[in-house]
Amino acid sequence: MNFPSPPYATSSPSTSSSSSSYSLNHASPNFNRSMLVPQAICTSQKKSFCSGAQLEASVNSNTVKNHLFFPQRSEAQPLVANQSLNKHLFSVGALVTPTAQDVADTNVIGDDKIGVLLLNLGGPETLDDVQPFLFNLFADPDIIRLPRICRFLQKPLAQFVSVLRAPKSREGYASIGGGSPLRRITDEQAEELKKSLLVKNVPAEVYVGMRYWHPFTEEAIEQIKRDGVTKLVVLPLYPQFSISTSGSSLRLLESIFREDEYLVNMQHTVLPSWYQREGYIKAMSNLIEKELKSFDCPQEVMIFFSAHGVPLAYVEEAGDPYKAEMEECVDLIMEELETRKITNPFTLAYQSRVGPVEWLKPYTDETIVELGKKGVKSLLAVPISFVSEHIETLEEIDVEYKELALQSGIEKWGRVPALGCEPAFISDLADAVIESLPYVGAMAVSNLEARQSLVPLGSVESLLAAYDSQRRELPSPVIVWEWGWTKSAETWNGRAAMLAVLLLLFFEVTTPDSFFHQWGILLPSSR
Ligand SMILES: C=CC1=C(C)c2cc3[nH]c(cc4nc(cc5[nH]c(cc1n2)c(C)c5CCC(=O)O)C(CCC(=O)O)=C4C)c(C)c3C=C
Ligand SMILES: [Fe+2]
Repeated sequence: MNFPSPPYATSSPSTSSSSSSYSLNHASPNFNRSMLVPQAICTSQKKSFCSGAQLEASVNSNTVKNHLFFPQRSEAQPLVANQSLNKHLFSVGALVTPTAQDVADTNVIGDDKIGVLLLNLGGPETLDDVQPFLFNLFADPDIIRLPRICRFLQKPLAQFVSVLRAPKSREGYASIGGGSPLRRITDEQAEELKKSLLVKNVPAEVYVGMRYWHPFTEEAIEQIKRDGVTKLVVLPLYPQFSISTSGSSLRLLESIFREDEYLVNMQHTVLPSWYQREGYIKAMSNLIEKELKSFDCPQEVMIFFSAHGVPLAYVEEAGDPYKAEMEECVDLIMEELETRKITNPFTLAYQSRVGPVEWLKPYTDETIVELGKKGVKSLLAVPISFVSEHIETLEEIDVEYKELALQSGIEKWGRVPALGCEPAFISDLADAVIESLPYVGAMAVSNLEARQSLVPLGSVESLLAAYDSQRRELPSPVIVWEWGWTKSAETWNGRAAMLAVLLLLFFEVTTPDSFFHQWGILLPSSR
């Protein structure tokens, strides 16, 4: 079989998750949390305490937050604490973040050649691409998280799982036209972003770097170097951060940067998540408002946010902020709708689970059935974790979930389109890029530690010197072993058993004298 050279072939071994430092945050030893405490903490649970001013602050200061705080959790710090800290940073940022207009009016650009790198997942363009695409996906240690001592199994396991998954996946892609629309849509978004930046007086080249299919991130980086970009803004096209999406792409990027003298010296900055930006929230609200009008009784429609799930362990063990960011995002959209006198009931559920482990709940399919039982008659599905149409909107939501809803007693079904190239959304992305420019710095400016992080130190340092030493590592997927009948031991026993079964299956399928072959369950290979 002919695989495209997977991204792993060209990147350093440090794509492995636990070894690479992953911090975007540098907190100093004299970091004083109290000075950052805001008037009120605006969490998704405490929606009613969120004043307009605070919301403004959190929205406008996104850039600063991103430079200072990569929302991850260490064992010692519960996620809740991080969330609060996150909010504190918003407030500080609100005092200093210039608007896109301010930035465009100043001479931040000068003689620089500005580049924007859009990071995305990538998708198979033909049905023949499906299995090698899945191989790249499952070979990512941020997608299948093996204990470090089992890392040598990553690629054989990826091969096995991708072969197993390919028929189902291929069927899905066949039903949406024979391939993923992701490359086309992301290219269009890049083109529109470039135009929008130009209109705002910021000439820039926009590049697309996919994680699991063409154009691979490595290809984009080569082009960036050829073009002589001097300032780069890295923008993952996922509104909310997850270890499995933006995290994985940034980890790869970091390993590429660290190995390359040109890149180490190139000024750059990263916007790891931007779900709380006013422009994004308004653009999503516009789409929902418009789609609600297509129902006979718009006010009775259940607004059903459906996000791509992640395994529960990502959130509960590794501290992935994905769930918290998702919930906050939904709350912000509902608050915006409320200002437009739209007060529909709403709910959030998680779709697209893969494999035998527990994923974030509630699951979309189960929730749809429950809503049907409760007598909900009209439902508007809102894909919330991704900004382009893709297999999970076009097939899973539009076909599978719609059918399930109608079978469950829901009579009226609607679906909000993905943002794609919505002008308000693209314009806000352009603003996000422009607002980040004053904070662009070089990895190599400061010291060895700076080289290990995607955080631009120079400009951030002067803003909030308070945060310049503590490094937050992306939590290792290896949870420390605990003896006894503990939750961790149970998890790892389960994983070990699963691994053993998978390996057994792998050898059964690949060995001609195996049990399955002897009993005629598998046909003998042509060898
Ligand atoms: C925020 C978005 C996404 C998260 C989080 C995410 C996590 C995640 N995904 C898988 C497994 C698969 N994902 C697949 C396709 C796919 N995933 C996303 C987004 C997120 N994934 C998108 C946009 C797409 C579709 C791309 C396209 O071609 O249109 C697939 C392949 C399709 C299929 O077979 O269902 C798999 C497999 C895991 C395991 C995971 C978290 C660990
Ligand atoms: Fe996925």
